[in-house]
Amino acid sequence: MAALTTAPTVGLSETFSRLKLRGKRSSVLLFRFILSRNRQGIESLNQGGKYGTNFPEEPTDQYVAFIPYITAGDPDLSTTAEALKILDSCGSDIIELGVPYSDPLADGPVIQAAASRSLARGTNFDKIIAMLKEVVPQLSCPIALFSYYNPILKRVFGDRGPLDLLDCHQHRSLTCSPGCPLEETEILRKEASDNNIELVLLTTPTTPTARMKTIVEASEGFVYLVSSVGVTGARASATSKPVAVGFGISKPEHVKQVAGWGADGVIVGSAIVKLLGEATSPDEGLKELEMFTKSLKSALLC
Ligand SMILES: O=P(O)(O)OC[C@@H](O)[C@@H](O)c1c[nH]c2ccccc12
Repeated sequence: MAALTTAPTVGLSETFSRLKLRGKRSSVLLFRFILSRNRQGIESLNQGGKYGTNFPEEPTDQYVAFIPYITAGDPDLSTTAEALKILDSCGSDIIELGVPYSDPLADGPVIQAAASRSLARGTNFDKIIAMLKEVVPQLSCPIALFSYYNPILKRVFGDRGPLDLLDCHQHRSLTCSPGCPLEETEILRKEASDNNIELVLLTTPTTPTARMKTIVEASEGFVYLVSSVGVTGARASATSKPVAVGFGISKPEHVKQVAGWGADGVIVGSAIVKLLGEATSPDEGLKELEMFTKSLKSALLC
């Protein structure tokens, strides 16, 4: 994910540092809580019950980042530009902007469909960057481009380097989708650090501890924790780095629950992409986006 910070001096790490000043608990609690939640879920399944019915709500006294995800160019790039402004004005702390890709193996059907629609309209990196150059100065939160590894690799090691890709502001970050094994990011990490780019990596509760530690150490800006169901957790490594949780979060109550686990950030993608991509018109989609975003954000404020 290539984060183009909207304020020239604020990157992802800085954003979380500022949020941290508002009070938060350590993400150690988060890893422990998700693992115990998964173990409880499996026990419940083994006893013939349902998974995920009675997880305890953790009280939360922390400021948690709200991080929405949308697919660039779906339904079109001018609507994406408006959506970014709405998401920002509704209190998003970071916005994930997906670069549509032809082989979105890590995405579910909603985001795959959005990528297909966007590609069919001719969306590409150049057009996304051109749109961001217009919009980013109007926003108050960092925008993070979420990209599969191939398009980034092709661009960075093609005839134009990351500076061209991300030349909108001083700070940038890249997050590679799960399709990109840690070892493959070595070269990109070098390029990223040479160009003041924060490289954000993803991990899951099932990632073996040693590997999770390496991912967490290598990740910059924040660690993306893919919240997965039905797993017996490897003992997760604790980290002082911000941990944002995504996958399967689609309602205000989900947002509140994940915040209660101790997450530093909550990521919502498909539910937002669905309402934007399936609205009767772009304007209708933007209206629904504003209402839905406010409902999700309000879950973090009470
Ligand atoms: O869509 P969900 O279940 O709300 O989860 C966010 C996720 O879609 C977003 O962060 C994302 C979009 N594409 C991805 C690929 C891999 C991991 C995460 C993502």
